Amino acid sequence: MADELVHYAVQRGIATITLDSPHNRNALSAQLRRELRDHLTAAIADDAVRVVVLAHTGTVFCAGMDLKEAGGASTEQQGVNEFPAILEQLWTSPKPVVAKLAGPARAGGVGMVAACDIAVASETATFAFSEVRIGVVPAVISVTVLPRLLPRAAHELFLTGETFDAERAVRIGLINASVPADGLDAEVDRYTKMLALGAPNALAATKEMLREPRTGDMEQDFTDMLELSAKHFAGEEGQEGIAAFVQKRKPSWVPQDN
Ligand SMILES: CC(C)(COP(=O)([O-])OP(=O)([O-])OC[C@H]1O[C@@H](n2cnc3c(N)ncnc32)[C@H](O)[C@@H]1OP(=O)([O-])[O-])[C@@H](O)C(=O)NCCC(=O)NCCSC(=O)C[C@@](C)(O)CC(=O)[O-]
Repeated sequence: MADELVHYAVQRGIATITLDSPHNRNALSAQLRRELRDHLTAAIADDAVRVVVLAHTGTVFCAGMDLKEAGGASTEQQGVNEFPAILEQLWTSPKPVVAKLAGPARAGGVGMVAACDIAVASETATFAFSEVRIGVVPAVISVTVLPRLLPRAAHELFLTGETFDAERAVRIGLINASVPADGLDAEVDRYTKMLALGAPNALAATKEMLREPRTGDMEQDFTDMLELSAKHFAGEEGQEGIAAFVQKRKPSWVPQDN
């Protein structure tokens, strides 16, 4: 059996999914995509998992689609058709997903970063939508990237394929924070601890709310949101959270050591 290219570990409610194919810079080969999908499915289904961290070994987070496998194959054969399922899992996961980048991301790799809720990178990480430079199009990833980027930035970065640094990635809203390499673990821990303070159903509903476009009819939007709000105030979590606040204690979903 081939060695695993993606590892999965759950500790104290945090599922860490680690891309481990450094020889090809964690490129999205068929095997890596299959394993990544399976681990995301497991994390999403496991009630004990509160937050997912997408991490990597080696110097590069992800170099995008595997170009050696893809070379000369049709879209169908190379499995690009399967990649949207991974982006969708990241985007719609009811648990918050944090991307942890100690190094660069390219093309499809940046699409995954954009699909995560939070992204933290070492300040030496770089990014590029390099697709046009190899004659392909950032089409699939545009679904997760465009809602994160201003149209100006998207036009410039998609069309030039230029490499940009972590500071610029923060400025344009592609990632949340860029930190010195030796501070990466601590910054990701800080985010996962904050995310574990949120109630699981409330987080899932908030993610869904952030994804759903409003109708554009303000009255209708307020009616819909009032309904959502009322449901959560009256729900088990809402009642527990409010009681915990009044009684000056931690709500039941907060880990004891948080
Ligand atoms: C990532 C850096 C900056 C690291 O830069 P580096 O650390 O200097 O590494 P390197 O460039 O020396 O590469 C090291 C090894 O990794 C391999 N490698 C590296 N990348 C890939 C890859 N993608 N697929 C397969 N193999 C790859 C590369 O071929 C080499 O293998 P070796 O020569 O030792 O046998 C650099 O390697 C690089 O620029 N890679 C190419 C990135 C790229 O152009 N990606 C485009 C992917 S297309 C895509 O994702 C399409 C999609 C999904 O967006 C379409 C859509 O949205 O519709």
